[in-house]
Amino acid sequence: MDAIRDRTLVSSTDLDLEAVKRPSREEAMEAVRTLIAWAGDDPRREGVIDTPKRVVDAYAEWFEGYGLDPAKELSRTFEDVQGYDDIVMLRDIEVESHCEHHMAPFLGKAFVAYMPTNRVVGISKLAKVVEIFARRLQTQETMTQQIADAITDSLRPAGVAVMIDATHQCMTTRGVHHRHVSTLTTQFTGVFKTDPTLRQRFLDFAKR
Ligand SMILES: Nc1nc2c(ncn2[C@@H]2O[C@H](COP(=O)(O)OP(=O)(O)OP(=O)(O)O)[C@@H](O)[C@H]2O)c(=O)[nH]1
Ligand SMILES: [Zn+2]
Repeated sequence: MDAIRDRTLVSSTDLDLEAVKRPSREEAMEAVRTLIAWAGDDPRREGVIDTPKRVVDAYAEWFEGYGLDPAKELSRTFEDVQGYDDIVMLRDIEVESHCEHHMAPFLGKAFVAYMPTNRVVGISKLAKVVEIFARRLQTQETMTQQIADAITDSLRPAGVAVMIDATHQCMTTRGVHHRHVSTLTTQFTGVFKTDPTLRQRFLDFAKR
């Protein structure tokens, strides 16, 4: 909860968090009671009496990314890479996010690679950056680009490649009800943009 209340940074987005009046926890729970009633149920019913508290706690987890700083995660780098000069790539990073249009989950996998110049970052930090952006409301396209931007800004690598493959529940469980559609987004910068062979290697690695 405090992570959301004390939101510190939203880099590479246009959010002006200072201008947003944060509701209190009680106000947020009241909003959930309103939604329960809107759904047609009785918010005073025993089975749902604690639901507003649970939903607000769940929101604190799902949206904790507003209080986390991707640049901070990427700030510790290692320069002694002993001549390593090829792709660093993480495959199958779990993505659990919510689309900004419906606040419905979209779930999938991210593939993140960069071509180091003289420094590398701890590999877990790349997965953490994906998680920070996933735990905000946005589109899949924005999230893909934000991950690439954060890595570029912090590491100044020769290039970054990001791919996300995700299923949006706003189109599988409602709306058009296309249950098996997944959405693929990619963002390539630097050498991944200019060198088709390198880009193809990234795509081949992702397929394995
Ligand atoms: N580009 C993009 N679109 C998304 C994403 N998540 C959800 N959407 C789409 O956002 C659109 C919102 O369209 P609207 O017509 O404003 O809303 P809607 O009436 O609820 O649309 P439907 O989902 O088609 O019922 C829908 O087409 C969703 O499929 C995303 O990450 N990227
Ligand atoms: Zn949606």
